[in-house]
Amino acid sequence: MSDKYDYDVLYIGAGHGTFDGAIPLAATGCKVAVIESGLIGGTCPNRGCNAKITLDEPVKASRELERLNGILTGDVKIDWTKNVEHKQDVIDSLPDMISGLMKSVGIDIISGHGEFSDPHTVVVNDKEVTADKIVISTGLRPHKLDIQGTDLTHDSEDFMNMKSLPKNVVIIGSGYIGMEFATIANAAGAKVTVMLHADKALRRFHQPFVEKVIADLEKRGVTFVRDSKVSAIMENSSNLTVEYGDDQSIDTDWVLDATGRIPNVENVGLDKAGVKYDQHGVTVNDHLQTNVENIYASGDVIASEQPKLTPTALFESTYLMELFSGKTKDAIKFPVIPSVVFTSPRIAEAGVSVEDAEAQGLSVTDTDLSQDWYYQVDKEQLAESKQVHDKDGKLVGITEMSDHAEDVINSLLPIIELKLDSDQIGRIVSLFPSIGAASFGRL
Ligand SMILES: Cc1cc2nc3c(=O)[nH]c(=O)nc-3n(C[C@H](O)[C@H](O)[C@H](O)COP(=O)(O)OP(=O)(O)OC[C@H]3O[C@@H](n4cnc5c(N)ncnc54)[C@H](O)[C@@H]3O)c2cc1C
Ligand SMILES: NC(=O)c1ccc[n+]([C@@H]2O[C@H](COP(=O)([O-])OP(=O)(O)OC[C@H]3O[C@@H](n4cnc5c(N)ncnc54)[C@H](O)[C@@H]3O)[C@@H](O)[C@H]2O)c1
Repeated sequence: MSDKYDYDVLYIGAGHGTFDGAIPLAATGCKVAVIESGLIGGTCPNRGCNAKITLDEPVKASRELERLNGILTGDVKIDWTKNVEHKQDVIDSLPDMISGLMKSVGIDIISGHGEFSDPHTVVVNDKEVTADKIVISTGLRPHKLDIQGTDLTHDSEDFMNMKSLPKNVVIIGSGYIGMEFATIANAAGAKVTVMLHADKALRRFHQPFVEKVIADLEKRGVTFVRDSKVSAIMENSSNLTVEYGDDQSIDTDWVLDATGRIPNVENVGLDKAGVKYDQHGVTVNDHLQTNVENIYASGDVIASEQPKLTPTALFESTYLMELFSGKTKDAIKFPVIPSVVFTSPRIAEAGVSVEDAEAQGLSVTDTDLSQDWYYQVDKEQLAESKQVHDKDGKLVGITEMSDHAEDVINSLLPIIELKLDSDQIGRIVSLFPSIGAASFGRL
């Protein structure tokens, strides 16, 4: 405990990059404060994962009903307004729940915008707060296209808060947000057009699976414009016109700019503290330490190759807790971080990708899951899995396209992360029948 400063550790930002580690750190007796300019919990609970997965639930359910049509009878429609209200009911209590956890271990929560004035001092609400160690955990914000009419576009948070669904929606960008929100808006009845930057969507995911998801969405009425080169958004008397390509245009009611997210490195006083950063985020070493000895960074704001996901932020903040509490001195050693895009079907993956496996000459097994009895229970047709095994026959990577994909990857993740051999895998018996049993059965 430091007498020289107000706090032992001060975090700027209250997302997963902070609270997953700050809470157990404070529980060890460390004096901790968190500065947050917006909602406690940050992006994931309030305008990211939790909000999005609630909006997706009726989409997932309606796909299942569609497959079981004839057995289940009657029309089902998604009521957009009710769905958004339900989402709000689910997430409304999360900031209070998270701040309650923080306060229960003695963390001081300071509402306001934090800005360094020197390496040990952050100014918030015109007051100086000092700390021995400071963690920059300020996350990302939506990128906005630098084109005429960019102010007429909306971001992912606006999308999830829309009280009614526009008839026509144009989505610029085909990454996670573009593809997930195209799925949700289409299922709820909007006419959706997705403008691709080049000719690929979800570039980091297995492209044959991505193309199957695109083909399915096309069958459902979504239009994909490849190499779109969107150049302007114009307002006309009744709606908007998106100009793209060589003199092409499309009329629409609503435009989502889903062209990525950029780090919150401005207006944090990083220059005053002498912290190095660039357009990709804050530069850190293998201890998540910046070039300034007492300043660290955690979560999305770090410039790194790790996926900008909640599991990454959670792991990093937990690592900093262990470092600050003296539990470790080692460099951070990232586990296999899985990822999933919540289209319907989902595409989820962990470990060595199919593309890397092929380049390294590793074996790749392709399984048509529509032939698996468990996937036939709810008539899943669009379901395929690719498993990568190393030269010793150990599972080192898996990617799956199916409506169960996130649960399959979660079930098999320990095998990849812990490098289990066949004897060890044989000791794991899953509940039956279950997706875990189905996935283990294919190993
Ligand atoms: C629409 C959407 C859907 C997503 N879905 C998923 C998903 O399904 N699965 C998944 O794993 N990830 C998902 N993500 C990503 C996930 O939300 C992030 O990886 C995660 O929230 C990162 O946590 P963080 O703490 O680094 O940043 P954030 O949660 O963004 O927290 C940063 C906080 O810092 C605050 N802040 C910034 N500057 C200052 C300042 N100067 N002073 C005080 N406070 C400041 C901000 O207000 C913010 O609350 C999604 C993201 C979005 C946008
Ligand atoms: N399921 C999940 O885990 C999940 C879901 C949503 C968001 N996220 C997180 O949020 C981050 C942001 O998501 P995102 O979808 O905004 O970013 P992204 O980086 O996944 O995708 C951005 C897309 O915009 C495209 N693009 C860029 N400039 C363009 C232009 N001028 N015209 C057309 N397209 C253009 C890119 O080619 C890319 O397809 C993700 O990186 C991820 O970390 C995760």
